Amino acid sequence: MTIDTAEDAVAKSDPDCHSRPLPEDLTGWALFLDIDGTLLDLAAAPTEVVVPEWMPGALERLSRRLDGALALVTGRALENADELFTPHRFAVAGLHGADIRFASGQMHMAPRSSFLDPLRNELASLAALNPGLVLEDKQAGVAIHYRLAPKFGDGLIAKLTNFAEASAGAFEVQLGKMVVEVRPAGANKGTAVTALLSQPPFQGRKPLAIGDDLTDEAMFVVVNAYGGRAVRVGRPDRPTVATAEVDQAEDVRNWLERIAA
Ligand SMILES: O=P(O)(O)OC[C@H]1O[C@H](O[C@H]2O[C@H](CO)[C@@H](O)[C@H](O)[C@H]2O)[C@H](O)[C@@H](O)[C@@H]1O
Ligand SMILES: [Mg+2]
Repeated sequence: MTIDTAEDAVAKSDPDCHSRPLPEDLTGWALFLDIDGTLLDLAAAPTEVVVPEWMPGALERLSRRLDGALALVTGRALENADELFTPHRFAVAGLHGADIRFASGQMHMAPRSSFLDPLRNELASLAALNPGLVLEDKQAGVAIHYRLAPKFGDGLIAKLTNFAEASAGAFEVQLGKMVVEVRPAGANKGTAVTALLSQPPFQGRKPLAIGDDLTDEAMFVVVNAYGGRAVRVGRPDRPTVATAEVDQAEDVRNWLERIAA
């Protein structure tokens, strides 16, 4: 796999991707979809997101049309991604790529380490004392959200950074939108998309990845290397290796509803 620079990827990308970032005809494509900020609008807390009623069914129809080559690639825990789109289940990379369920049903789960327990307990106590903080336990990782208590952000980032540094390379810090977490080191959304692309029904298809956040850049690098298309949502003011952009999650939803009809 060749890793392109952002400039190389943009130069090599098909011109159509700027006028029409999201393709109307998905024949031969494989779809890698981020959830928060891409399919769903951000909400005050992880449990408060709204999944439009039509969406699980539309994803299912699209997945069937792609012979199953549709994966959710999310920072959320894998089981949590399933819950959001119940009753349908798709290939999923959860916990930023650390946990994978392939289209065949085969699972690759990161080890659950007791090294995380003291941090999880400490963050749970902090969240209990400060109702603005929301703990999200992802089993092999743990996140603390400060969207409703931004004053805690810097201190939490420092605390989790120290924890990761003391883990002798076992854990990494992942920053997100008003959230900081520690997750197992080594895996990311790029390694997960590479693994999914190595197996049917993704293998041999052209990858299209859509995401909005820092964690999505790793999968953008991979889809660029495979000659696919990386679409960033929300036009944030930071560099990206995405080759196309859309304004907001609503654009992704409108496209999805239309092409899945
Ligand atoms: O990779 P994603 O599917 O985009 O997941 C990234 C994180 O999304 C969630 O947190 C974010 O969305 C919440 C709901 O809108 C919001 O309250 C929070 O502030 C955002 O950071 C999710 O809870 C995390 O586990 C994901 O890592
Ligand atoms: Mg996202």
